[in-house]
Amino acid sequence: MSSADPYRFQVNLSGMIDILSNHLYSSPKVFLRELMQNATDAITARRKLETGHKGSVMVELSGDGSSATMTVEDNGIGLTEEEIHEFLAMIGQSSKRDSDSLAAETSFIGRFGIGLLSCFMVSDEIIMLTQSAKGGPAMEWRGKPDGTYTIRKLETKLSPGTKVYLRCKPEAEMYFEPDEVGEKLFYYGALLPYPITLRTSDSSRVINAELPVWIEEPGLARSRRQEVLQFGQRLLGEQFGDFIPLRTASGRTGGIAYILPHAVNLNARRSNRVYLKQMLVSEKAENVLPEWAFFVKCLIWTDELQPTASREHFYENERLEQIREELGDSIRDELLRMAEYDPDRLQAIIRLHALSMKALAVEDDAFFGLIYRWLPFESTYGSMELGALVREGQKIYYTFTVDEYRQITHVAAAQSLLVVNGGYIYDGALLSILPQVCPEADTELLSVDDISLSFVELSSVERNRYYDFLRMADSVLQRFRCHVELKRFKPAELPALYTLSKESAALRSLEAAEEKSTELLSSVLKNLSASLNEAAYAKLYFNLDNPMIARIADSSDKVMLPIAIEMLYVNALMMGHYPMSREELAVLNKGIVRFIDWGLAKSAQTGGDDQ
Ligand SMILES: Nc1ncnc2c1ncn2[C@@H]1O[C@H](COP(=O)(O)OP(=O)(O)OP(=O)(O)O)[C@@H](O)[C@H]1O
Repeated sequence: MSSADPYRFQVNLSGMIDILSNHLYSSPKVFLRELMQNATDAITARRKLETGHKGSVMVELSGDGSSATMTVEDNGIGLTEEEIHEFLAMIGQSSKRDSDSLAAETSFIGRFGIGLLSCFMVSDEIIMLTQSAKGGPAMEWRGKPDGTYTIRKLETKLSPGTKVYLRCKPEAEMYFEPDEVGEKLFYYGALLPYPITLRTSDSSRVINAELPVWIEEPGLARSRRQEVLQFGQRLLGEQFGDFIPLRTASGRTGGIAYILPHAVNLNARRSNRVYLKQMLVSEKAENVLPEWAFFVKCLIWTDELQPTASREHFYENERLEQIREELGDSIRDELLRMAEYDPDRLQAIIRLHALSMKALAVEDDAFFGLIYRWLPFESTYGSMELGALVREGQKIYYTFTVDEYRQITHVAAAQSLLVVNGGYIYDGALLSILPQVCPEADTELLSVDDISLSFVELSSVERNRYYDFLRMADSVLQRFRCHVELKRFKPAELPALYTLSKESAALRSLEAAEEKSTELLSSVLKNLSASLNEAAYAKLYFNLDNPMIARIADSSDKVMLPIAIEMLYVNALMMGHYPMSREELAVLNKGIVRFIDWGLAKSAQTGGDDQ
């Protein structure tokens, strides 16, 4: 044989089934979804031939445990012998693709030609009896997971449709239990417009009662509050108290956004349920709503999105982008309406979901303008709504980081400065645009350096008096690259305030990284830190209004003074919530021990009555 001879790929079907079950599908239970989808598509195809045809699906269970069997029968289009050869004999071949592109829109849900294989996760054989509505004999197809199949013509004609027969394989018993099957049928098919009947040896019931009217016209949901809330609870398993109907302009996508009854984390996974052609295809669709809409859990129905093969996501294309925007607009418009006509309802939502509201406000000035007054912020006047902060009539200073806010907060509060913590996500950005949406608000970014402007300078007499103290303090903290200054400021209880310029903050984090890094990286970091200049010095302000500082500054104790200065330095770091370097921690530990020692010695001298 010459080296150019072509060979044909062989497909190891059992290997493929393993890939499907372990990597593509989230659980074997999805075989029921795939069967329901096929039945739905078959009914859609038949309705194209016979307008007005009434679809129905019958699921029948018999036997139990390892001898359980299931049949899923639809009265759809069925398959002719030729179609069986074309679509069932070749994996990846589907009768439902109008064009070659997998992402192109069709009136069907299926497109990949692999769904039926999922049945091998629960059964070692798939038997399909089918009668095409286009005529011809009834056919039987039997497929095995080893990739073999047989086809047989049946003697008698059947009524058009398809019946799939599965026999439970070991360890798949739970997927054949009547309760489990009933629950899953409702889960996947609650919105289907034709009846799904579940029949067991002793009962027969229609799983999906009448379709709610608000599925067609989501706006009607407003007047059927209880019904909509109960429907949400049954399908999503949570007790909701409020919802927002969703609808795109074309009317081809609609839904209900249930407002989560509890606060959610920004990173919580969005798990919206999306029904495609009224059949649940995706349980965890994350990309159908804008990022900011994480305060809702939605039921969405659409006939215009294209699912990926796993059905967990949808193709990210222009259509999806437009739908996402329009669904976002539905939510936003309702919130805006609430701001005007139902502020109590909106405030209840903001109380639970301030973060989500802030995320939207950052993107949308108009929305921010209407709701800013109810958004909570942390400030030196306590945790307050922005409207109340504006009503204070003062300039609103804000910081961009939590650290800065923490450093400033004591001093600012004592000086009755209104400072808002802009360090949490969205807060700084919102405060910077507040004057645009609320002209009477005056906001200004405050840096730690600015606050020192409110410090009172020493008199020249005082400067002379404390000159030596300052020189000695400066030299003690030289190794921490920190300059010392002596001022008077409020509150008097605060002995010292540590402040960092941008450069010194960068240097601190470089040094922290250096402590944890490898030798090579550490030398690179060393070079980097060497390149930072004088501005990289931090500042420690001692407060002469503080009685202890006043005493220390006057002290001539050459032994205790340097230790006291170092201790005040590490204490100021702690007050500002700065992580400490190894050397600073060592200073803290040594200092504590020396002070205890010193205290004990002093107490021994005075006979222990020194309180
Ligand atoms: N109940 C049914 N009635 C009629 N034809 C069916 C039925 N079930 C399966 N088929 C035929 O078998 C083909 C393969 O089905 P399968 O579920 O594997 O893939 P699909 O539905 O085309 O695509 P997908 O993998 O996206 O679900 C279908 O394209 C269809 O032609």
